Amino acid sequence: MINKARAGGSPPPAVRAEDLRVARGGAEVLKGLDFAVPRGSVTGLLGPSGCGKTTLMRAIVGAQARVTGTLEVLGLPVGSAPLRPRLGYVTQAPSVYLDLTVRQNLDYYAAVLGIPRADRAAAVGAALDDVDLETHADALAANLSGGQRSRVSLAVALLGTPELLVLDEPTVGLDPVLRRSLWDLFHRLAAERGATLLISSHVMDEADRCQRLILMRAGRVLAEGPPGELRERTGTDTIEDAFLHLVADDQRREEVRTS
Ligand SMILES: Nc1ncnc2c1ncn2[C@@H]1O[C@H](COP(=O)(O)OP(=O)(O)OP(=O)(O)O)[C@@H](O)[C@H]1O
Repeated sequence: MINKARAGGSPPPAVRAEDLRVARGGAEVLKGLDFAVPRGSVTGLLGPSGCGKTTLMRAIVGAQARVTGTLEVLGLPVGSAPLRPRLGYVTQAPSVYLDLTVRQNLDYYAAVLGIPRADRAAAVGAALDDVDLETHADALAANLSGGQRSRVSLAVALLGTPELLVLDEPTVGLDPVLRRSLWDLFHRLAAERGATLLISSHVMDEADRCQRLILMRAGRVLAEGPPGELRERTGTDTIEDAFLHLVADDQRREEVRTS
């Protein structure tokens, strides 16, 4: 219905949330989120450890229980079966088989994704090239560094050429050169393939690499928008200062609410 209503118009956002709530372990950890992630954007999900970034990402890919409110992904209700091949999700813990080589890992996942045998070598080669791991293609995953294993997980997510890539802290522990090359890759995927990337980080200095930001704190969205607009709105020079400004505002509002 949603798609029909928009026929001829712009496609629905990659993600749309309204009053999104999630309970975990008896507590509400996402407390009524409203936001949208535009298609083809590189959107950063920033906030301190424990604010709910991973929970939100798990909800978006349909891996989180006890989600209430509205959550649409690529115009469909979250968790719909047709969404599966259209999403890529890279968790913080790399999911690779340590007793297989990098290439064998990718071959295996390519088969699971249903990529025809004749196309697999090319798909694997392209994914290796994307993450700059061709020189390690025949190394055992067990012998890779943590950052290299994370890149294998990212390559797995790229095999299916997903429309929405959800990446949980993909640059943690990487050296500045690799971080730069991964951010370049993220922007290429958005610009050349029209993919949408939602990328979490608790490092505020990555904010300016994103076209848009969703700033989170304690299970709520403090603000969303392009980094420049958020700095301007708060009269600050950096996203870290903008964040602190928004936190102070939020605390003042909370005090008024509870007084
Ligand atoms: N399995 C679980 N059971 C109960 N509560 C959980 C569980 N996993 C996470 N939480 C709680 O949910 C809240 C949000 O956690 P989440 O992992 O989403 O945060 P995060 O922002 O991704 O943190 P980080 O940056 O450290 O990964 C935290 O308060 C955490 O303690």
